[in-house]
Parts: sequence; C-alpha cells; structure tokens
Amino acid sequence: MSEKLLGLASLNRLDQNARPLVDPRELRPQVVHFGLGAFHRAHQAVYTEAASEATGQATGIVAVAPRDASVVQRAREQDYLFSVTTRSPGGSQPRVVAALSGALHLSHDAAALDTLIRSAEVSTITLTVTEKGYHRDPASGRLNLADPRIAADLDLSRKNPADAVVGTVVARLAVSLANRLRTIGAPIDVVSCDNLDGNGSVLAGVVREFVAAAGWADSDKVLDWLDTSVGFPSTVVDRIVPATSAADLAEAAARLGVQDGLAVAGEPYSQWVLQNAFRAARPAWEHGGAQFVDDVASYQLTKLRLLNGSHSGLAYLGLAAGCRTIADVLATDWGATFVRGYAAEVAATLPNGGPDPLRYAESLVARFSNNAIHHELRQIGSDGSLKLPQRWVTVLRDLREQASPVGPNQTLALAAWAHATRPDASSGGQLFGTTDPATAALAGCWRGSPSGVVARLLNVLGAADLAEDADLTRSAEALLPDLAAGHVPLQ
Ligand SMILES: NC(=O)c1ccc[n+]([C@@H]2O[C@H](COP(=O)([O-])OP(=O)(O)OC[C@H]3O[C@@H](n4cnc5c(N)ncnc54)[C@H](O)[C@@H]3O)[C@@H](O)[C@H]2O)c1
Ligand SMILES: O=P(O)(O)OC[C@@H](O)[C@@H](O)[C@H](O)[C@H](O)CO
Repeated sequence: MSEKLLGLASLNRLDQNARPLVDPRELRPQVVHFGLGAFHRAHQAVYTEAASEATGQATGIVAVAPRDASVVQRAREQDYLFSVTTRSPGGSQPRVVAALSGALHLSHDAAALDTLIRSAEVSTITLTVTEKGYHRDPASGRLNLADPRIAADLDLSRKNPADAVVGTVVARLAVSLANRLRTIGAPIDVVSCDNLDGNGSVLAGVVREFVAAAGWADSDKVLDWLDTSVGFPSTVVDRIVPATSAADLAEAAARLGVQDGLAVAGEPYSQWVLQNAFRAARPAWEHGGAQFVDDVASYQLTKLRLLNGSHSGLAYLGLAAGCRTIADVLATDWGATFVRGYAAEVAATLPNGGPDPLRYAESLVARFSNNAIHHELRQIGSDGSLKLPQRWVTVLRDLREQASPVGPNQTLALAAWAHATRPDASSGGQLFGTTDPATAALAGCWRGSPSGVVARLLNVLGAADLAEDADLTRSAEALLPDLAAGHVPLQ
C-alpha cells in the first residue's frame, strides 16, 4: 500500500496531535453501523474512539454502506482510518480517528453482514441512513409496503427467509435479527441516529412491520423476541457535518501529509443524548462524552424543531436570495433575525424541561455563523418532503391544537420551501437544484391553478389537515412573488 495514502503504514508520518487516540490494530468489532456517510465518521465514530481510550476497551465498528460500494473499497484501502477536521473561524485541526474495524456493502457482503449480526461479539447496531432509509409512508408514518424496494425485499425474504440478499436496511435488519433469534438468541440494541422524531420507535415500527408482512412461519415468535430482547433506544445526535468537498479533501491531504479519501470536517460543537433503554452490553459511550437519560423527548423536539426546523427555513430562504451556504445566510441582514423569530414562534410547542428556546436560538446563531463550515443550502434543502414532516408539520399541528396562530417566520419558511419545489424546465429538476424523491409529485402541484399550490404541496408532505387551513396556505402564497424576485420579506 502506498505510504502517500492514509493507513496503518503511514500513521507514523502524522504529527503527534493528528494521530488516533487508540491503536487501530486492537479494535474488536462490537458495533455494526449502517450508513458509512460523513456524519457517522464525525460523530458516533469519534464518541466510540473516545470511549475506547477512556475505558481501555478498544471497540470496533463494522460500517455498512447501503448503496455506494466505492466507499467500502476506500475504507479497506485505508485500513478503515479516516480524519475528522474540526473547523472554527479560529482555525482547523484534523485528527485521524480509529474506530472502524471493518467495512461491508449491504448487498455485496450480505452473508458476512448476516454472520456478524448474529454473532455474540456484536451487541449494538447503529444507523445513519437518512430519512429515505426508513421507507415510511408520509401520511401514516408506517413502513410503506408499496415502496418497490420494500416490496421486492418482502418477496425475496418470503422465498428465502434466512438467506435473502435484500437491498434495504429495514429488510436486512428484519432478516438478520430473525436469524440472530434462530441461532444465538442473545439480546441486542438497534439505535437510529437519524434526525427523526421518536427515532427509536420509528425504527422498531418499520422493522416489526417488515417481519409481520414477511409472514414467515416464525414471524410471531420473532415479533415477541423483538419486544423482549431487542432495544430500540431513541437518540438525539447533533454536530454540523457538511458533505465533504474536493477542497476539504485537498486541505486534509495538505494538513496530514497523506491522502485521505474519507476525510470529513465538522463544527466544534457535538452532542449525543441516548435513551437509557438498552437490552444488551453496549459501548461505554458515556466515557466518550455521550449523555444517557431516561427520556430524550425534550432534547429531541428542541433539536429537531429549533435547529433542524430553522436550518430548513434558512436553506429555502437563502436559496431564494441567491446564497450558497448557511454562513452566507447568517451574514445577510435577515439571517439571524429569522433564526430568533422562528425560535420564538416554535417555543410554545416545546415540552417543559428542555433547553431554554431563546438561549438555544442564540447558540444556533453562533453555530450557523461559523464561516469555516461550508454547509451548502442545496444539501440541507434536499429531501424536504421527508425532512419537513418532523421539522415543521408537527409544529404547525401542535400550534393548531393549542389554537395558536402560525407565526410570520413559519409562514415565510413554508412559502420559501414551496418556491424551491418549482420545476425547472431546463434541468428537469427543482428550481435551485435540490433533490427529493417526491420531485415529480411536487412538480405536479405547480400544474393546477396558482391559488391552491401550497395546499397541494402540503398534501405531498402527508399534511392534508394543514392543506385545509386556508389562512396558512393563502398567507404563504401571498409571499411567493417576493421570493420569486429574490427578496426575503421578513417583518
Ligand atoms: N450531516 C450532519 O450534519 C448530520 C447531523 C445530525 C444527524 N445527521 C443524520 O445523519 C444522516 C446522514 O447524514 P450524512 O451527513 O452522513 O449523509 P451522507 O450523505 O454522507 O450519508 C448518507 C448515508 O445514508 C445512506 N443512504 C442514503 N439513502 C439511503 C437509502 N434510501 N437507504 C439506505 N441508506 C441510504 C447512504 O448510503 C450513506 O451511507 C442524516 O440524514 C441525518 O439523519 C446528519
Ligand atoms: O443532514 P440532513 O440532510 O438530514 O439535514 C441537514 C441539516 O439540517 C442537519 O444535518 C444538521 O446540520 C444536523 O442535524 C445538525 O446536528
């Protein structure tokens, strides 16, 4: 292997402060992680390495790439090492992290993955597979059995219950957890680290629905075992980690002195709150800085509704105004005002006992203003049809239930999202280049009469109840001409 590439052979070329906290050769697999994306590397992997250093138990993660096989290849070439650069306006600091002990592809390595999930050494599974990875129906929130990929996996797993080479993470979990019951039967925990409201119960729900729909001879027994022996704790994960750019890779190579094809960069802030609801032995993440609490709901709602909710709003407004990154938006004369105003409007929907919303908003203004982080609005604005149900729709419903009015910042954010879903004739995609699995359905909403477009779009989010709120939809539609002119009409 080339010494110019990050790997075991090039570790001694690194500056002392850029070296891993633990010896990568000592890692033993205890965790299987689905979703070998940027966030996992800069978040759960970092906590796991810190816990390994603190406890002296070198926990290894076998990371699974559900789609892109090239990332598995790169991880293998680099002996599963990668760097995380912490970026702030004061400077940036890369460090190589030793937490991964293997990498597999979901379908190419199906047999090895199944063996691992039913092995006694693995006690925890984690996931960062985006909202798309859960295959939920937007209106009901349940597993969408009509989704072609889920339907295909159900078909495969009916024909071959134990050995099906399935293509979705939900099906892989259902099949391999059932195989674990059929072989060692030892308890295990499965931890969703995606930005979903009640992510533990959402994940438990889709896995159970797959098992029930598969109709295996032992499906009922598997469902009972999932209840008694498999934990699905909820978690709140927080660290801003943009997709890695070519410039990030070049900077990592220059700073480290070796090439790192898996480099990621993130902000200094990081938080991981986990529900104390594990059934099996787990990594001692509390020694790596994670918090364990009995109920994560107040942390989860505050984070999703204030951070992610305002992030989405900034993304759509910023795109309308011609900005590229979140820091660009915060540099306008309206960015911070929007974050504060939006937080004040959402505050009434947050449970007691969580962080103070207005102080939280101030911390967001500071984090979002970090101009060493280049978080593209197009990335945040993509998949809006799957993100907005938990970022905005639940908030709007709670306000209706309280008979409270929808605030001007929420209405403006809704209008900006609507504007960003406009079809772009030249590209065939969305106006600003955001991507969304519901692009065609969203584009279809622009075909009817202009009045009614916001209601039609809300229906695509599975929010027929909000679509009937004429005050909301008309107020949002009234803002569209300003947004189309590149003006953000913030009061
Ligand atoms: N990046 C962040 O700042 C951040 C912060 C908090 C939480 N998160 C959570 O982590 C998730 C992933 O973020 P990331 O930055 O790693 O993104 P990424 O694009 O780098 O990685 C996404 C991962 O999800 C997988 N994936 C995508 N679509 C899938 C599908 N349909 N089925 C199964 N797997 C699929 C990809 O293969 C990849 O492994 C986010 O969607 C969010 O829920 C991210
Ligand atoms: O990662 P996504 O695409 O689901 O959402 C974009 C951002 O809102 C999100 O990544 C935040 O930066 C993150 O949740 C902060 O912890």
